Amino acid sequence: MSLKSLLERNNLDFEDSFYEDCKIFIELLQKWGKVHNLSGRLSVEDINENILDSLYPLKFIESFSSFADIGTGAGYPGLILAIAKKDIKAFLVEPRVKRVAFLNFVKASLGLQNLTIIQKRAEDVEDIKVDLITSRAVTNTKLLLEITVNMQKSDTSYLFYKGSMLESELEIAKINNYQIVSRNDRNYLYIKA
Ligand SMILES: C[S@@+](CC[C@H](N)C(=O)[O-])C[C@H]1O[C@@H](n2cnc3c(N)ncnc32)[C@H](O)[C@@H]1O
Repeated sequence: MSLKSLLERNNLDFEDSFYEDCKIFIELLQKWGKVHNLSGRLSVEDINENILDSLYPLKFIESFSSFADIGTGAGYPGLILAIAKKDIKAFLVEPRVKRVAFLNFVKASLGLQNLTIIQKRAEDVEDIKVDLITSRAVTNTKLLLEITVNMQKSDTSYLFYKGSMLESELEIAKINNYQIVSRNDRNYLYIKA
């Protein structure tokens, strides 16, 4: 199934330019991924599924003007969100050199002016404040909230892409005012400001 069909089946609709950018992203990830071990799964089907996973929460989260993605790795979800939402200021926080080199290469190839890539660990970022903090497959909810404290404002929301171990994480993190949206074995944890 094409990426467009996959996203449309999930009621996600984007302009043609988004799909052109994704085509370039996929080609670059397949090329760089093999050489630099950027991402485990490099078939088009797996990458398309990761793109869907990155974008799915746009169906239910409130609008935002800026976001920081913690531990973007090869691009999920932050780079994909930045490609889909070019009017939003995007920060990708990733400490590993080869992953940052790849993200910078995609940024230059697609001319993504809304995107800033920060080669640091989240806990060392001091100079940005954002509306939304996202993260997938980096660490638990409690720790994510702690290591992003410098990026938080009074009205920052959080979107964490989680698997099945969410309940115990929520107890430990002691959070209120959240929403969980599930899709297959994925739980999207949305903590509203
Ligand atoms: C398992 S990968 C997940 C990558 C991507 N988010 C995904 O879902 O495919 C975890 C990433 O988090 C990064 N990372 C680990 N600790 C971090 C921290 N304290 N701050 C920012 N990034 C971190 C790692 O370098 C790695 O690229």
